[in-house]
This record gives sequence, structure tokens and C-alpha cells, in this order.
Amino acid sequence: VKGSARRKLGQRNFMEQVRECRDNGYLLSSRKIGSGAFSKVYLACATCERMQHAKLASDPRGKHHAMVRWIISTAEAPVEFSQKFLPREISSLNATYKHLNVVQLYETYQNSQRSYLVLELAARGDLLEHINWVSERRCSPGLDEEEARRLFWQLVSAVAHCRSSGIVHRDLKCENTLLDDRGLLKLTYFGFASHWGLKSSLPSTFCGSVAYTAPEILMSKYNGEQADLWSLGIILYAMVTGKLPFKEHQTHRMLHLMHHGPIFRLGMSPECRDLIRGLLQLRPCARLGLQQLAAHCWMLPATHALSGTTLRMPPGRVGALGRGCGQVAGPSAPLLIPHCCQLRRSQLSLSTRSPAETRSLRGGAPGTASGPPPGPQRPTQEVQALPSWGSGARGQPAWG
Ligand SMILES: Nc1ncnc2c1ncn2[C@@H]1O[C@H](COP(=O)(O)OP(=O)(O)OP(=O)(O)O)[C@@H](O)[C@H]1O
Repeated sequence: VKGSARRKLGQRNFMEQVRECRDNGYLLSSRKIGSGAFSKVYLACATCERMQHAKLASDPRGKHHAMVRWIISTAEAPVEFSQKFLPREISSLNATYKHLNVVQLYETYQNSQRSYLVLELAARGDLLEHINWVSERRCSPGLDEEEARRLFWQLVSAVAHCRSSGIVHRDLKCENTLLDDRGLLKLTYFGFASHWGLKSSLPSTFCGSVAYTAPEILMSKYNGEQADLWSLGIILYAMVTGKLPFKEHQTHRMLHLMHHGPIFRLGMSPECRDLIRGLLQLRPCARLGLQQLAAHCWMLPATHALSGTTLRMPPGRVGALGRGCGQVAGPSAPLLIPHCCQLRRSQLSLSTRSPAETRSLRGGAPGTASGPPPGPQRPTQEVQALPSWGSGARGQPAWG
């Protein structure tokens, strides 16, 4: 009886959401893409009238038909979530709008019960799923360096764009980078992001997931920008090895591992090792800066492989010169960023795992799914090489 009452309530809520969406110009599909602790993500499309909305009409990809609708039951969410993280997410996505590698937020609206976010659809799961799936298919952990370079380049480009928009992400990890149906990487989840100039440059809260967290944050000496560079190093290592470089639950053991540096597998190119080492420097000021990272010799083939637009780095954000084999561009030198990536299909047989399977990969956190995501069926047995072993579903923060 309890179960059927809950089902009825669920149906009534869903019908309310359908109505609220229609009133706001969106048709909600019954297909749930996934759910979080306080959210449900559904596929939706805009009505013709809604399509005239400025942001939808100027979608950089011109792909208007598919988008996700993130519905957050504000009534059920804790105050901290609805008053702190959600507004942060929205303002960061607004600030970083119009970059090919950052998830686009088209619109938001809310009532007393719910907040609705209309987001660009990234239909192919996250980077973690992709790495695990490719590893399984290749029977060898990690992506090949060419593919890793192409994806990493897009991530660096997204991070550089965020910086030039005044946003420091502070929770960079494989699970927070999604892939769309063209295999383009989309940075998302800005709930822990900080804006330059709003407060002091040192964030006061510990954000993110331990496995991707920089040592200075574990030691309570914060600097969001340089910590993001550490996380980029962890992500690159994860891409090319299919593993996390440092895996310990206790902070002091984690710091001990970090102190010894990452262990590289045979076969990894010296350039790639050099880049990872440059990012995984214990001292934040010794870490490669974004400009140096983008100009590093391991990254350079990506600039040839991708047709590009130019991106100027924010002034005064250039790190120390001359690390490793990276060639340092001048402070105002434009960086090539991917404009339209010519990615090979064979390299982009991305995840079509259902959210339920995704959850099991992420450590069995709660989440439901109704219906598989689009694309060909994939084996359900996944390599669990890269558990998201931080502190929660998608690495809920370990609050200090
Ligand atoms: N723009 C998007 N395109 C496609 N799928 C998305 C998009 N945004 C979120 N999702 C998927 O929807 C699911 C739920 O995401 P959501 O952000 O609501 O919760 P979560 O962050 O995964 O969980 P929690 O909030 O509990 O940490 C995830 O599996 C995520 O991959």
C-alpha cells in the first residue's frame, strides 16, 4: 500500500512538472536521464515559440531539439543546496555561456516547489564512463594518447574560458566532464565554483573530491586556481592510465603518496609524463600555468589536429616560465582552442550505460533510471578501474 501511494504521488508530481514545463514552453519527455540527491534530469524539447528565446535561438551548435531539464525539488533540498550551490551553479553557467566545451544553460525558472534548469544535452555520459568503457574494449587501461590529447585539450580550453570569465571550477574531475553525441567534451557541475573578485581569492571551504584534490587544499592552504591545475593533472593521468594516481582515504597517507609523485606505466610517452609531472607539483607555484600547459609539447599535436578559434588568456595569469619541454607563449599570445573537432567515430564509441549502471561505477550511490540513453547497446560489465571514491555519489564534498 505504501509503495502504491508513493507511485501515485510520483505520478502526480510528474504530471505537475509536465504542466509547469508546458506553461513555460517546453515539452517534457517521460524519459528520465538520471537523478541526483535532489534532482531529476529529463529529456525535453522547446516549443516553436520558445525557440525564439534569445539563448535558444543563438545556440552555438544550432542544436535546438534536444536538451535536458534539470528539475530540483527545492522543497526537499537542504537550504545550503538551494541557497548556495544552486545559485552558484546558475551564475557560473551564465558567466561561462557560449563555449563549445562548457554545458550551456539556456534558461531557468522556478516556483515555490521546484527550480528548473534547461541545459544543453550531453548524451554520451561522462569521461569516467568513457575511459572505463574504452579500457574494457582495448583490454588495456586508459585511452590512447592521441584521444586523451584531443579530449584533454577541450577540457583545458573550457577551464581557460572559465578563467577568462572569472570562474574557478574547484571540482574538476572525470565525472564532471560530460560528452555529447559528437564526442565533444562538456564541462559541467559548477556548484563549488568561485567567482574572482566576489570574495578573497582564497576559498574558505574545501570543495571537490579527495582523489582529485590538490595537496594544499588537503593541508588547508587554499588557492582555487592552482588547485584546478592539479586536478587537471589527475584527470590527464586517469585518461592515459585508466587509474587514479593517488588512492588513499586518509589524508596523511594521501599526502605521503603525493609527496612521492605519480607512478607511470611503461609505454607512456616522456612528453606526457613531463606534462603530468608539471601539473602534479606539490608546491602550487611550481605547477604549470594554463598558458604553459596549453603550449606544452605534448599538447601541440592537438592544435594541429583541430581547426581553431582563438582565446586570449586573462591578463596577468601567466605562470612561471620555461618548465619542462613546454614552450611558453607570451601573456597576450592567443591560444588555439577547438572550434569544431574532427573526432573519429572509432575513437568515440562512448558510453551508453544507463544511469543505474553509472551509479554502480560511481560507488553504488542512489539514483534511478527509466530507459537507456541513446546509442548502441554496450556490455553491462564495466571495468571498475576508476572508482569515484571521493566521498559520495559524484564526489559529494568532504566539508571541512
Ligand atoms: N546536461 C546534461 N546532459 C546529460 N546528462 C546530464 C546532464 N546533466 C546531468 N546529467 C545526468 O543526470 C544525472 C543526474 O545529474 P545531477 O547533476 O542532477 O545529479 P548528480 O550531481 O549526479 O547527483 P548528486 O546531486 O546527488 O551529486 C547524472 O547521471 C548526469 O550524468
